[in-house]
Amino acid sequence: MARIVFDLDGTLVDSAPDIRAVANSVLAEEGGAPLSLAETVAFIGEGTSVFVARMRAARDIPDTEQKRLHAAFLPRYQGAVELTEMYDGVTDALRALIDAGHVLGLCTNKPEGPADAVLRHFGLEDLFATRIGGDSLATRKPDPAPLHAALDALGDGPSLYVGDSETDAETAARADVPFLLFTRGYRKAAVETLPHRAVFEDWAALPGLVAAL
Ligand SMILES: O=C(O)COP(=O)(O)O
Ligand SMILES: [Mg+2]
Repeated sequence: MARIVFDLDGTLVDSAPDIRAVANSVLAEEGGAPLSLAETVAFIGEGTSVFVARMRAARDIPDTEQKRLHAAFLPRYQGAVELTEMYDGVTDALRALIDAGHVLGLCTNKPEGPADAVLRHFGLEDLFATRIGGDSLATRKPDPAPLHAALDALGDGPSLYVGDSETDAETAARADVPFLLFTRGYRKAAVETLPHRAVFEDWAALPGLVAAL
């Protein structure tokens, strides 16, 4: 039995189109040109305040507007699920891991509100015994504290972290937890440059991969 903790954006779900829509509704009010999907993907990974800061920088909106734009962004983000898609095979893979006796948790930099909305939308909320969001603690990934908190809540046993990004690889390394890299998410760096125990590009492969570790 292992404790397996998952990232959310770019790992379980492709949520960039919803995040883009929220960003563009904020930018529209500022007279800023909309973000492309590629820009949006590049800005995801370190939570909403970093996302908003990168969005501002890309549209030459000064730092003095950060607090106001972040405050405009967050309420629109709460129920942003309509454009989000779950990657193929996620539900089956998670259920197979639970059936094999593993206990699952979530550790995302997405705030708790929108993270819970996404889990509910896809019927995943009962599969995770614990959930840590980007606003659950005073720190967020790549600080290892959120991953440690998720693992602590899952009891004892070997641990794994499953994610898609530079942030996740660094978090796992700093927490000294083996990292499994999903290769079709929002990573910018080459796979070889990120410390990992294993990689997968198809969710159907994950239960077998975990069993083989
Ligand atoms: O909200 C973000 O910036 C990233 O979210 P994630 O940690 O689920 O990838
Ligand atoms: Mg991610």
